[in-house]
Amino acid sequence: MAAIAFSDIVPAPKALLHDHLDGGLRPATIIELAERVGHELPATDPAALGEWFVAAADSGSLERYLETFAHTVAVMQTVEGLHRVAKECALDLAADGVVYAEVRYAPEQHLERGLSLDEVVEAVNAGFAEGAAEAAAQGTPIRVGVLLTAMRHAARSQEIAELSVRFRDAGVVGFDIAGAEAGFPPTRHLDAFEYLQRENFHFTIHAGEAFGLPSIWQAIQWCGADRLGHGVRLVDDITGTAAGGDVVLGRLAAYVRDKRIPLELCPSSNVQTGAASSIAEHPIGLLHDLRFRVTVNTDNRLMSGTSMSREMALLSEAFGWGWSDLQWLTINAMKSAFIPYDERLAIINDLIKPGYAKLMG
Ligand SMILES: O=c1[nH]cnc2c1ncn2[C@@H]1O[C@H](CO)[C@@H](O)[C@H]1O
Ligand SMILES: [Zn+2]
Repeated sequence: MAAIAFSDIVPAPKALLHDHLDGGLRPATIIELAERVGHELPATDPAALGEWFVAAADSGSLERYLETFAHTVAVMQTVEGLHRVAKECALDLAADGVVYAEVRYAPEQHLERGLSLDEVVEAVNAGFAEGAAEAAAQGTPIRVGVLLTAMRHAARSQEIAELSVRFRDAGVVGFDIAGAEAGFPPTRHLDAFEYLQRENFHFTIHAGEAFGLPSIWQAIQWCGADRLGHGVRLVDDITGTAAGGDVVLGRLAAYVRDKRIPLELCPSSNVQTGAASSIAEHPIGLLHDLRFRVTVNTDNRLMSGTSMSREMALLSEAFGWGWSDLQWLTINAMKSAFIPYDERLAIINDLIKPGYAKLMG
């Protein structure tokens, strides 16, 4: 079957669970904001700056990939900068046909110019609200839920978990930890996760991206993660995948599949950090065939020069996936979202299913 073209995927309703606010800025916005705060950039032309981010992130290592965030975080230190970046994020996702998005960022990284944690969250929430209202007026409605991230090398996870719960009725729908994975296991933040469980709150954990099975196992069995950020190395617990081999799931992989634990897979990002060697060889193909709860995500649109529609087009081309696969991925994401069950169902039944029914003719 012919691959579905990018331009045909854009109008399809899509759901996104893993997108970093500080990884999705418009290059032109970075340049304008950097001038205002006196931050020096590696390029001052929008196209060249966009190319710089993709090339620098194309490093083969998560640690070097993460270094590029210094230039986005630097321009997100004021109410004005945070508000604008959040507003444009909602507009850009909506223009790409994303109807539901969970966008994450680490408030502790935005305190360099004197803002408090609460002021950071308020500025971002206001930006998302304005962007969503503008998108709706333009005929491309989007719902944005916020995830607050704590940096795994730092020691503020309890504080950020409490911040998340404080804003749970004001746009924040979940919590996450991110940053360099090797050397910083999820159990370092066990207190925060146990607190969140006692609060009946939701969280995902970046695990199984730059480090393997122990990180995934801890995230699920020690910390109680609802979802796995990436989780791609789970394939290390699946054997016999070469042609003709009998596929055998190890205990952890079987548990993840049986419990329908969602995998927030981010194909292009994984190729850049070396977690996968190419899109065609990305474990998402196998995980899809084995019917794990697979979702497709952008991770960092700026660093990967990508969008939800582009990720789906790449997968359609690499694996021959058609509309029913794209619908399956979208419904998987929506089922795994952190908003209430009735609201998830409404988006599935009122937007996603009718949208794909129309596309499938
Ligand atoms: O794929 C990833 N793996 C781990 N950490 C990440 C990834 N993408 C971004 N960040 C980290 O999350 C912070 C908050 O958004 C970013 O500043 C970056 O350091
Ligand atoms: Zn991520």
